[in-house]
Amino acid sequence: MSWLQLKARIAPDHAEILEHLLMEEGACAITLQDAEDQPLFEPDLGSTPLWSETVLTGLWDGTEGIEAMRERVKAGWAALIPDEPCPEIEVEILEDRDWAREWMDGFEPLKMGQRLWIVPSWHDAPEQDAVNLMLDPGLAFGTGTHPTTALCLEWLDGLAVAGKLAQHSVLDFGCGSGILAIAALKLGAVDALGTDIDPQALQASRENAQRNDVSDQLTLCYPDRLPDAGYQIVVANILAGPLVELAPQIAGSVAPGGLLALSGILAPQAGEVLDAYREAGLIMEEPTERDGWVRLNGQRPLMG
Ligand SMILES: C[S@@+](CC[C@H](N)C(=O)[O-])C[C@H]1O[C@@H](n2cnc3c(N)ncnc32)[C@H](O)[C@@H]1O
Repeated sequence: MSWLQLKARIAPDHAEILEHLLMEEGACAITLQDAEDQPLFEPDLGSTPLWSETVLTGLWDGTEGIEAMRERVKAGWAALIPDEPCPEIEVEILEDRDWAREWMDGFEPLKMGQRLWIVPSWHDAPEQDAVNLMLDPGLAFGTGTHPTTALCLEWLDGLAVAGKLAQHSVLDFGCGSGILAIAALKLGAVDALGTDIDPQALQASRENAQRNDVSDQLTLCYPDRLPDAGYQIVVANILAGPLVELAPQIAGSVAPGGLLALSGILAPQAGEVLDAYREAGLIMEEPTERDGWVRLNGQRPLMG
């Protein structure tokens, strides 16, 4: 059997309109993906979209009437938002293959540091007695494949190996899929709090915590509901702009003697983030770099 695929690059704000039009044409599946695996560097504080463009793909079984369908979608677009040009819609005929299998093959277990593995559900854990976090790609950011996440996971693993995580409380600021909070719990933290402005992130974190049997130890909330508390371990993988703006709040959540890791920072942005957190009272270390991204570590002094 052959399949028909329509694909368009579209601004995230307009993706829902095109999705609606393709549904009306009887698409049997519609997927939305970030056009780049590269977040916008400086979104406004409080704005959810991290990516500049979305790739929307619709799939039909059978290849009849392609051109007529494309014209109807364009007409539907013009009727709904006449001032906005309809995005270019690519048409492709796909010969039958095991698409699900091919998609899954793109995600392999990843080792982070010495003991931690991120394992998709369709794989066996490569090391049974390692710390295995079961996690599938989903709507929220955080599968471990991005260097910003990997830098934080390796930090958490290193803390656990050094005996600095067990029995501590962790704050995961910008939790996305919940990957960092859940990793911290599986590595021995006593409890964790994950916060994010995106409801899909809180939902994904909840589901991922359940799959990893750590729901009882993970609390989730929006940032405006964060308790006024100090944490021994704070991790925030958000992007440089929000990290600078949130410096008083994030630095303020590090307990005396507590440790902080900041990620989502491009190497040239490290200086301004370091300045903001030093000003907020933390002792900051030099950056750790991976593929142009850096992680910054800090500590709140015990006194003063
Ligand atoms: C790059 S993702 C990191 C996800 C995950 N922690 C990881 O390391 O892979 C950044 C997350 O921060 C969230 N975010 C952005 N601005 C925020 C803010 N001001 N407060 C809390 N979360 C925010 C986004 O919704 C997104 O889920």
